[in-house]
Amino acid sequence: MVWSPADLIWSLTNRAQLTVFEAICANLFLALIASMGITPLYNLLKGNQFNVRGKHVYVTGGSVGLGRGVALELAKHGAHVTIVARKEAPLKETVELMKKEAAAAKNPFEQKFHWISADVTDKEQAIRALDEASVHFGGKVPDIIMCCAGTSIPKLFVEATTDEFEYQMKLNYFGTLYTVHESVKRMVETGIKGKIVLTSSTMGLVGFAGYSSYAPTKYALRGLAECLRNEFLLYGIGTHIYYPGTMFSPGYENENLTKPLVTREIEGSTGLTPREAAKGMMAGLRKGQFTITTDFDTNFLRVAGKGVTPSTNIGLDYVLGLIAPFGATWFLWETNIKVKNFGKKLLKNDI
Ligand SMILES: NC(=O)C1=CN([C@@H]2O[C@H](COP(=O)(O)OP(=O)(O)OC[C@H]3O[C@@H](n4cnc5c(N)ncnc54)[C@H](OP(=O)(O)O)[C@@H]3O)[C@@H](O)[C@H]2O)C=CC1
Ligand SMILES: CCCCCCCCCCCCCCCC(=O)[C@@H](N)CO
Repeated sequence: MVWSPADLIWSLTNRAQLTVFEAICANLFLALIASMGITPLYNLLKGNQFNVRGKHVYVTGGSVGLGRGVALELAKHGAHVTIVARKEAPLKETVELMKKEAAAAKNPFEQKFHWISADVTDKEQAIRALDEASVHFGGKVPDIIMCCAGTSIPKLFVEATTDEFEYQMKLNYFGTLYTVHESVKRMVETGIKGKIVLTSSTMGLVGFAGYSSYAPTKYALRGLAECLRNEFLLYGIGTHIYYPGTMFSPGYENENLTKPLVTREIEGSTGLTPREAAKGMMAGLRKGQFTITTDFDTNFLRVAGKGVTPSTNIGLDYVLGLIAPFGATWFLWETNIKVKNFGKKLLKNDI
């Protein structure tokens, strides 16, 4: 008797009937495979969950690196964009690039591109920048806030100063917080169902030698994003967090000046261009993902450290979750060995 999908498939092959045990296993297996289709199917039905066309998007750190990549993607897809950073020259340059991007995309309406010079670690300046951005939109707060400004000063713990710890927390965490806090207050006051996007890092999911002053700032953003995702359901505001791996940006060039050799060895040298990363980030946002990753390792770490967060793909997250502990153990061992070997070389004064 055919009583389940697995029996049906099996009966088509004209073999002997499945035993009950075989049928249970085969059906579970089929259910697992089918579950991998649930999220893609849901996303297909939902369509684009991050439509930026005609929206005003505010990008901190939008002058170079990831932020510039994001700004250009936004320009291409029909958004009005305000970018914020400190140095004027790269800001102006990015505005010109956005104009070119929009012209090439032939969007059938005029897009507004503005730049604002402000230091987001300064509360007053962060608020002033939001005010200035709103001026061109009848005083309305931007619809979408994307926080990309951040920095990393990799060093061995004992070689880093506590000022460096404080500075990175001030920029990566509080620099994000000031902007998000002020803009969400305004969204709530004016009933805007906006979106908030934070930028963490692979180092917001794993920690190893050289990143003790940086990884905690990115873990802090994870904590913030998890609370806000839940709380902002109150207002219909969406919260998302991107965990990029290495991006070959000006910031990356700069951090390599202080990066200990062992840190370089552990993190390897593969990465994406900021534009590629921005494209991947936008793709995740369109699918409505809460946690966005754009490389294999970080996706693995996302699953290994999933905690209590929404799935990116229900079935696939489950299967990857079964393998992840093995990958994590392997990485742990390999990293321990790298650090111990580095220690031996240090003792012999080889480096
Ligand atoms: N590059 C990488 O490998 C990775 C980076 N990340 C994260 O991604 C984000 C972007 O990185 P990346 O593109 O490399 O960064 P870059 O250093 O290349 O660019 C940083 C941007 O932030 C701006 N910025 C820096 N400080 C301030 C400030 N105080 N106020 C306002 N704007 C500021 C910079 O402009 P200005 O200096 O003129 O102010 C610039 O526009 C960061 O949060 C970073 O931590 C995560 C994983 C990997
Ligand atoms: C489940 C187990 C899988 C383990 C794989 C782990 C791989 C770790 C690679 C680390 C790459 C670091 C990139 C981010 C660096 C960064 O944020 C700075 N460059 C800041 O600018």
